[in-house]
Amino acid sequence: MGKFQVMDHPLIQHKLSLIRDKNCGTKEFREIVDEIATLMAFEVSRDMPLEDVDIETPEGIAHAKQISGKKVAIVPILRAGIGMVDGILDLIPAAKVGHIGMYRDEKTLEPHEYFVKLPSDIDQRQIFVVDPMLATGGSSIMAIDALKKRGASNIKFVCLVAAPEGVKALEKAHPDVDIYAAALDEKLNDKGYIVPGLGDAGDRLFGTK
Ligand SMILES: O=P(O)(O)OC[C@H]1O[C@H](OP(=O)(O)OP(=O)(O)O)[C@H](O)[C@@H]1O
Ligand SMILES: O=c1cc[nH]c(=O)[nH]1
Ligand SMILES: [Mg+2]
Repeated sequence: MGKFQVMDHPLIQHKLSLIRDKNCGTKEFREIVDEIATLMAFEVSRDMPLEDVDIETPEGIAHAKQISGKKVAIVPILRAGIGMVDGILDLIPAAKVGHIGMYRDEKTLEPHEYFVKLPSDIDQRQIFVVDPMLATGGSSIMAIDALKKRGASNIKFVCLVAAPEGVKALEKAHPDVDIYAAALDEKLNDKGYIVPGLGDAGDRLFGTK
């Protein structure tokens, strides 16, 4: 069973509080999501494999380490997932980036896929699927379905705010996927928004609505 981990680093918690504030404007919201994504990438990449390597330094030979194993792909769930990409690339600049477009039907909350573009070697990569919000789980479940259909298998899901319902649904649908969040909130309201949450992440990131 994949693990579910809430990252309690003080800087992540502090910055998340800033963007929860309804008075946090678009520019600041975007900047802080970027900062949180970098901090979360630091934690999520903690188990990346290393291999031994001998490096010639100006003073001798260093028996050193380098990242080994699978290369990384970041896959944002459009639109809001886009806001987390650059912050992760700051730490893992060689990562490739795929895109999966999804929107939730406002009435049924059903996810609808409208775009998929992935690196050709996605089946060989360690994949970080990123989306600020894990509400019913519909979007993340469908996005991971789309990845698995294309041969992907090493998948982690990284979000900022998760609802218990979404965690449960994602764990059930994809028990192999580790889930990382900056907060586990209380519940979903009747519109499928996370309470207390931070509102509509895509609209807050891109100033739409
Ligand atoms: O877990 P779920 O119930 O599927 O809800 C989570 C999804 O809802 C929001 O996307 P939205 O559909 O608002 O599109 P946007 O990202 O383009 O704003 C959010 O960005 C997640 O992708
Ligand atoms: O609270 C929520 C739930 C789904 N999508 C969002 O952007 N926010
Ligand atoms: Mg979205």
